[in-house]
Amino acid sequence: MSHDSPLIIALDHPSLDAALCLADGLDPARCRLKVGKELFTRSGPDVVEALHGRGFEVFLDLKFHDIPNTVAGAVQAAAEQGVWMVNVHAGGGRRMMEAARERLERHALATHLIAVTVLTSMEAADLAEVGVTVDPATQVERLAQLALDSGMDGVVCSAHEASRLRELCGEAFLKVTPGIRPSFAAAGDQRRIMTPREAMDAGSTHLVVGRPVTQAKDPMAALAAIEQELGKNQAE
Ligand SMILES: O=C(O)c1cc(=O)[nH]c(=O)n1[C@@H]1O[C@H](COP(=O)(O)O)[C@@H](O)[C@H]1O
Repeated sequence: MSHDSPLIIALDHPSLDAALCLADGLDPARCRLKVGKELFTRSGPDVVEALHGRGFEVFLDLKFHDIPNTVAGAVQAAAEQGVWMVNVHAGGGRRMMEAARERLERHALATHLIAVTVLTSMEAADLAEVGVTVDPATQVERLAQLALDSGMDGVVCSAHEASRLRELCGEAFLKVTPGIRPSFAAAGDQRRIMTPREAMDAGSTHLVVGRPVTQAKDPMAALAAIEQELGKNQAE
C-alpha cells in the first residue's frame, strides 16, 4: 500500500508473534513498519512476508556495513523480498555504497536505499572515543554528502541535522529521522531527539517511532496522538 504518511513504526520485538500482534493493531494506510536486527535475526524473512501480506510497506533496517561485494549481495537479497526501504552504514564508504546502488540498478530493483550517518544515540564524546573528533553535526554532513555522491536515495540522521541536510543535499534526498519523541513520551536511551512536528518542520521526510507507540497501552491511540501532534500546528 502506498501512502503519504511520514510515520514508520519500529517493530523492535523479540518474536514474530509479538510483532504481528502489534502490526494487527495498526493500519497499513497510516504508517509503514520497520523490521530491525533483533526481530529479523529471530524470525528471518517470514516477518517481512507476513507484514507484506497484511498490506504494510516494510523498511528492513539491518544497517549493512561490510566489504562492497557482501553488502551489495545483502541489499539485493533484501530488495528481492520486495521491501520498500533498506539501509547501509555510510561509514562503510563510497565503494560499498556504490556497489549496493549498482547491484539494485543491475537487477532493476526499486527499493529505496539509504545510509545511516551518525546514530542518534551518539554524542560528541561517543564519537571521540572511536576517533571522530568533529562534532556529530559535522560528521553527519560529511557522511550525508558522501551518501549523496555515492547514489543513495537519502540518509538516516537525527532531526537536528535535517534542515542543514535539506540545504546541502536537497528536498528530494530522503531524511529518515529516528529519535522522535512525541510530547507524551520519555527519551530513554536516545540523545538527539525532537517531537514529530518539530522534526517535520526541520525537514525530515520520514519519522521513525518505536517505543512511544510499541510500548503504549494502546498503540493505535498513540499513533493517533502523534498524527494529531503532526496536524495540530499545521493549521496554526
Ligand atoms: O536506522 C535506524 O532506524 C536508527 C538509526 C539511528 O541513528 N537511531 C535509531 O534509533 N534508529 C532506530 O530507530 C528506532 C528508534 O526506536 P525508539 O527509540 O524506540 O523510538 C530503533 O529501531 C533504532 O534501531
